Amino acid sequence: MHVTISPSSVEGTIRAPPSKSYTHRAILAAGYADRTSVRDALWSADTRATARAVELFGGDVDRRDGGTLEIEGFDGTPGVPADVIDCDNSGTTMRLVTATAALADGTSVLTGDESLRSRPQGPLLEAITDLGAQAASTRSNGQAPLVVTGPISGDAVSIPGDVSSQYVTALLMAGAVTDDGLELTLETELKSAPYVDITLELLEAFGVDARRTDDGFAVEGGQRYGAESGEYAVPGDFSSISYPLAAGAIAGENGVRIEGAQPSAQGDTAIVEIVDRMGASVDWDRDAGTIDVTTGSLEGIEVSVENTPDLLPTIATLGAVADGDTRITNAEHVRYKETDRVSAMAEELGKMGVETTEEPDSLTIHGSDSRLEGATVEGRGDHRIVMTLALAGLVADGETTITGAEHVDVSYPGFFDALEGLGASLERRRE
Ligand SMILES: O=C(O)C1=C[C@@H](OP(=O)(O)O)[C@@H](O)[C@H](O)C1
Ligand SMILES: C=C(OP(=O)(O)O)C(=O)O
Repeated sequence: MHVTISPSSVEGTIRAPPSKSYTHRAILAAGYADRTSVRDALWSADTRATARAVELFGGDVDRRDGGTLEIEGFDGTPGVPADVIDCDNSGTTMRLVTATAALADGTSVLTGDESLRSRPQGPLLEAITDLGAQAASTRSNGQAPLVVTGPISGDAVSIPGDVSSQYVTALLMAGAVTDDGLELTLETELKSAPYVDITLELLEAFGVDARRTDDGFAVEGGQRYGAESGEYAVPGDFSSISYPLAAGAIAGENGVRIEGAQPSAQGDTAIVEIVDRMGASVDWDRDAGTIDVTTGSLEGIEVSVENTPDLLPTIATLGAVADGDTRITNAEHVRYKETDRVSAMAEELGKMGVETTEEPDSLTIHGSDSRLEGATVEGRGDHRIVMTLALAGLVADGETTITGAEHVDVSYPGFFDALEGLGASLERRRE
């Protein structure tokens, strides 16, 4: 699908979609448990991939009206999947499920789409091998397809922290149901650290004890997963909230209100402060879970995305609209996502007349008072690139067409409906 956006202002109220990160973990935790109702779950291409994996391990995921998932788990012992596990476009699914596969007494095969088959899995495969199971890339390049034969038996392992925090999440979630538990030692500093906080918060809600140690994390073995009263509710997604928030900051003269924005462990809540620092008017009522944002005259800032990699595309577009330089630092791990998002933003914003300077671990956007130029830009098969380029289209001169816009289904299936609901003028066309 191509989407063409015409310059528009936005106003009104929208509801945040549920968190993708919490939903993935809740579906898998419910898989490790007996029975759980996961309320307000995100049902998107990525979370469906995790649900399919839980079913292949012997669980059952039944979606009811109103967004509740009724999940029957495999109760701590995953069966050997009867088919290849297709993780589609979802890095979270592949990492979390690879560790689950390492618990099964047999062989699992995992694959995904072209983008996912180019992302790094090597450190997780090595950790699983060190724990006494077999885990390999079919092409011996640390990328999927992956073949994993469990079960793991060890109780201590070390892993780098600067490629993906999802390796840590995966091993903690699986480690809780091993006999001996796991001690994880980090070989490097941890990037994307708040995502492990999300994991610890979720594990606690499922009655599983895991903790930080001086040099990493630890989880006791022999634990049982079970949410209180068999229910778990997913909070709103701040990575997704970043798009309507940024839309309000650049094109919301009459204000945009976002509901469903309750505080949680998400590092991406940082977007509220970032938009505020750049000069928009923002008010987050944490008790009510509402954020009100109104356009201001935006100025460039320096911001590290060490803990918030998924915000880079949104900040890049804000920087393109702001006056002066916006320097996004500590961004090397943002190159290992659905696409290399540092280069993707430099190149696609470049098509709209924006000057940028790219370095291995940073992106500087040279914003200016002049408007962006409407252009045809590529979504690169990456939901976040599509969504942020749509925001740029709101304030460009002339029309902006984004190719591959259907990829929003990965994390925010209702994105274009939401943007239209706020008054954006857009047209969808089949390719
Ligand atoms: O655990 C998670 O839910 C995620 C962790 C982050 O990845 P990395 O830890 O690989 O940076 C983030 O980019 C991704 O969108 C979701
Ligand atoms: C990188 C992302 O997700 P994943 O790693 O699960 O593919 C994302 O949602 O931006």
